[in-house]
Amino acid sequence: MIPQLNEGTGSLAAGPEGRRAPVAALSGVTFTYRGGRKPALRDVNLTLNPGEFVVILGASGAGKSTLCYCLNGLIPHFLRGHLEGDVQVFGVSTRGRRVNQLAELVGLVFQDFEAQLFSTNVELEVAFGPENFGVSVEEIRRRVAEALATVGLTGLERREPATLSGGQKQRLAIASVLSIHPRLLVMDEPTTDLDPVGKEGVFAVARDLRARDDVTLVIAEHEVEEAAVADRVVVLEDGRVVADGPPSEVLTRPDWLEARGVQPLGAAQLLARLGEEPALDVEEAVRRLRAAGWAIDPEAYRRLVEADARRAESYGEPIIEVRDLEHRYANGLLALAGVNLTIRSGEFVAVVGQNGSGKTTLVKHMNGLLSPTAGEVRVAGVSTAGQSVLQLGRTVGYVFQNPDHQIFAETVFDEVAFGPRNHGVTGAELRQRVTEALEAVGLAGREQEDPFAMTKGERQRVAVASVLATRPRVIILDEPTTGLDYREQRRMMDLVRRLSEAGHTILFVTHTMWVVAEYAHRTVVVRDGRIWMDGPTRQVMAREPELLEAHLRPPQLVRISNRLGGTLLSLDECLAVLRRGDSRLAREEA
Ligand SMILES: Nc1ncnc2c1ncn2[C@@H]1O[C@H](COP(=O)(O)OP(=O)(O)OP(=O)(O)O)[C@@H](O)[C@H]1O
Ligand SMILES: Nc1ncnc2c1ncn2[C@@H]1O[C@H](COP(=O)(O)OP(=O)(O)OP(=O)(O)O)[C@@H](O)[C@H]1O
Repeated sequence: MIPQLNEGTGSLAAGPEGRRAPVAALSGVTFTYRGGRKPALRDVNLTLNPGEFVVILGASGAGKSTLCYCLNGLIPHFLRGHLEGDVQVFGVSTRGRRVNQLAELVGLVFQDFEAQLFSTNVELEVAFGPENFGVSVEEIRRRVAEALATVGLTGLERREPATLSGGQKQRLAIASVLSIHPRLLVMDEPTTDLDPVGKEGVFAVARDLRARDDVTLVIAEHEVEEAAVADRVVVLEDGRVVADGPPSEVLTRPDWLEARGVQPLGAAQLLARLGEEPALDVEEAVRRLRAAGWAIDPEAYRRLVEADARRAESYGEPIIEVRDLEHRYANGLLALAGVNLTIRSGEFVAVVGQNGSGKTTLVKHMNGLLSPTAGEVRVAGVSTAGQSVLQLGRTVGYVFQNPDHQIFAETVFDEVAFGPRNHGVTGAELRQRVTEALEAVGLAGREQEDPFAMTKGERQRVAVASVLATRPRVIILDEPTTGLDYREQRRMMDLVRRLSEAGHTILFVTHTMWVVAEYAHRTVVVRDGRIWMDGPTRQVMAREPELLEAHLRPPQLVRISNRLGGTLLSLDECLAVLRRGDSRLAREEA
């Protein structure tokens, strides 16, 4: 059976296959984009063996996408620049092959998957590739059904891609490449918008393809927990390969990875800090900790729980009240039903849930982007019915999932000034607000730059600044860390935390569970258009089986602590609460 994106499997992969001719070989590859100031890849030597599963890690701009483009021939055929060295794919230099010849052998799921989708319905999108390569109608039908089942989109065949949720679109992009049955499958950050179980599922699908069809896989990623199942992990830094080895070698160096802008693996990081031998997975980490006598100090843990309770008492009056909310889209789909939720002033809330569960639909009701088809939403005591987005915008600021859906002005200043100008703010007051907002997001002095020439992380911060400039009491962020690397994710969330501390009420939608654990005070889980769980983050993260039913999984550190009998949400909490007792006693207890 093919595993599906919704079913992660936990076992480790077997080793690479031996000595057959390599699937791809880069030798001495240096590539500089036309107009680029420095090479995007520098002297890269890399061999991919048949059936191997390789994960590429690296900070934003390290060269991951460029490497992917070298494998499918976009470089040198479409993306112009200077290529030195040679890229051989299935024994032939990519210089000597046409891109459409390569396209049948090498499938690429683009990082910007929305740009990849162009058909009028889901089925046609997935059929397009095989149709292009002259596959028989019957076989196409079979492949479409298989690819949609693999990514969990069965039943949505006739849906227009534009009406899919973010994660559903990403699943569709993956399916439309799977249906080509490529021999080398390259996925450039394919899990950014997937729910946690879906992320794990991509890696399970990858492993299965390799085992079943001897497909070779390359996945460029920012998320490190899943990478542990690969055969090899390659780390890029500033265009160079700085590590290439099995996960047990590369992922067990947390500080080294962090210094390269890569997220350290939770289990490895915790054990390293405690002076224990590193581990890659939760079970191994728990065994090591127990054997060495580490346990949760009940007194220190009680203090954490008490601090949670004190914080919960400090919130102000209800600022968003959702009552019996229902939303039915024009195509008849019931996306929300019977949703009740109260957010108090000063809260810091994460909204999580499976792809398509209704998170974006829910938060779009809070600033009037969507109107209830039944029920009511009140903001600061007043029903949203009859209020315009502009009116609501004074109280509720909304940062879109994709900053490029929001940004339109030619300079950072005009972008950030747009909101307050709309509310009639001008002159010195306007300049003051823009300066203040840019200072808050760390972009002071960049007023005259073109936002579209900035990095994704910077554009994301411009988008936040443009919301801040209207000084809303509530800030809603739809997946604020998507597509950002580890350092940028931290910088963004530290900014959001500062906004929370400055008194803004924060509500953010996310799939990144370590971000939820470390930052959110309260976690709301949406499942099938309803609220499935809702409570202080520590309490929600303790309930792993129920989270799993909603396709969610706490990050490694939380799962490790849950097994030790308490729920710890960050490395700092672990270091503050874990104590080394008598290891003999601890072993007996275990
Ligand atoms: N079309 C282009 N023209 C000029 N420079 C480019 C182009 N595309 C990428 N670059 C530059 O090449 C370098 C490598 O970029 P690349 O997109 O390969 O990195 P990445 O590791 O995939 O980053 P991310 O995680 O942000 O996707 C960066 O310095 C980037 O600014
Ligand atoms: N414009 C639309 N027309 C019809 N159906 C829609 C539309 N937008 C969303 N949907 C459907 O409504 C449901 C909820 O979508 P929503 O975008 O709220 O999910 P989500 O939880 O935010 O998902 P994701 O995690 O993938 O971003 C999904 O089944 C989606 O396909």
